[in-house]
Amino acid sequence: MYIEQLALRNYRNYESLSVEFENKVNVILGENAQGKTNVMESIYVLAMAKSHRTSNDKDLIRWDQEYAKIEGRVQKQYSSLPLQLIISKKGKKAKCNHMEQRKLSQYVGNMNVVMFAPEDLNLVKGSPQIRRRFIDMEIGQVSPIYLHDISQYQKILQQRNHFLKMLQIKKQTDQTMLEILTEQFIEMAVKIISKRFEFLYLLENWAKPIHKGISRGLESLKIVYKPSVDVLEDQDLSKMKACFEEKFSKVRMREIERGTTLFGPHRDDLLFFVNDRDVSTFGSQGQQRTTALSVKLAEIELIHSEIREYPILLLDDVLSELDDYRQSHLLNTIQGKVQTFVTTTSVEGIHHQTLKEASTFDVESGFINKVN
Ligand SMILES: Nc1ncnc2c1ncn2[C@@H]1O[C@H](COP(=O)(O)OP(=O)(O)OP(=O)(O)O)[C@@H](O)[C@H]1O
Repeated sequence: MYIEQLALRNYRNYESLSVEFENKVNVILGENAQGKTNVMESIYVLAMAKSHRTSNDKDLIRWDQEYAKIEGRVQKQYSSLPLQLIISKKGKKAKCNHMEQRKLSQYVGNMNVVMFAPEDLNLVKGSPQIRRRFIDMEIGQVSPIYLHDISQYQKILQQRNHFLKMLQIKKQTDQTMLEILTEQFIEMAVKIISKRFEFLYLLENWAKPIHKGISRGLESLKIVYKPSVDVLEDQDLSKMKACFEEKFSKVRMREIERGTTLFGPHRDDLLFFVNDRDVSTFGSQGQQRTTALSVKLAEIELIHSEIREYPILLLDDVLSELDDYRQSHLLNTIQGKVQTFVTTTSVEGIHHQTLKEASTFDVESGFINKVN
């Protein structure tokens, strides 16, 4: 798939923008702080209904304005899909094919993107929260039901935490409600964990050979899900539930004392191993970067295998950071099949051949001009 038209209104430093793109490499060139990342972000937000760099949607609205609007037309193999997202101080409204979508979880997935930005190194060495967000966003792109499950899970988690707080401060003494909430919680938790296991299994299968290729055959990558309750990948849901029930009955007093839910998918993590060592602790900068890149390239293939369309690739400020070998590897992977956006302040670090075949756009103070 590819985005052929993008229009912005009051989006960050863009008052009004309308631009057309082709299904190839599009280089977005400009000095610092001109609006390169903002364009990439707007494409990402149009796809995911969320920014990759802020959780505060109000930041996306141009200063002193009431709302921001992103519109795009996505070309797929058999259809052309108009998408629209309006972000106001009250919330977000999405339209797909001119029809308002009641739930954002239904809207996400109409357009698929993979973003690779400098902060993606945090995927390897940052906090578990970043990795959980990554898994959830990526599964959500290909499975809308998962996004729905996650939001249900968050609601039950909040209710359970609230009730544990009430027991903690002794505003409540009857624990019947805790039992009901725990049962509902476990039901959602095991669904989420088994989907995460399944996703990471597929992701690892794609990422392993890619990583081996980038590291010239020297490194072997492993991705391991680390649940906070000892459930196993090959267990069926009823066995997982039994593990949770046992755990929660053991830690009940501790949870009441702390007034919070101590175990579940909101406390899980995933680890990346290179040659059997945890890359976050023992990996060099280069190995961490290769791991993040392999995972991103694997995502492209995984999305393609699930939906039979290649996603759009957004490379924000990273291409010129990759050494020649890694850059060639990346470009060979996407060559001719993935619409790619590349931001850079200078074309110097980018392969000559890539530039020759790409469209180039100049960005200056919230205006974009096609150069070639
Ligand atoms: N909500 C907003 N309203 C208006 N302008 C904004 C808003 N948010 C950010 N900006 C402006 O957008 C500009 C930054 O744009 P962006 O992050 O896209 O820069 P960039 O071209 O990618 O730069 P760099 O090369 O440094 O990464 C800044 O001038 C910033 O002040």
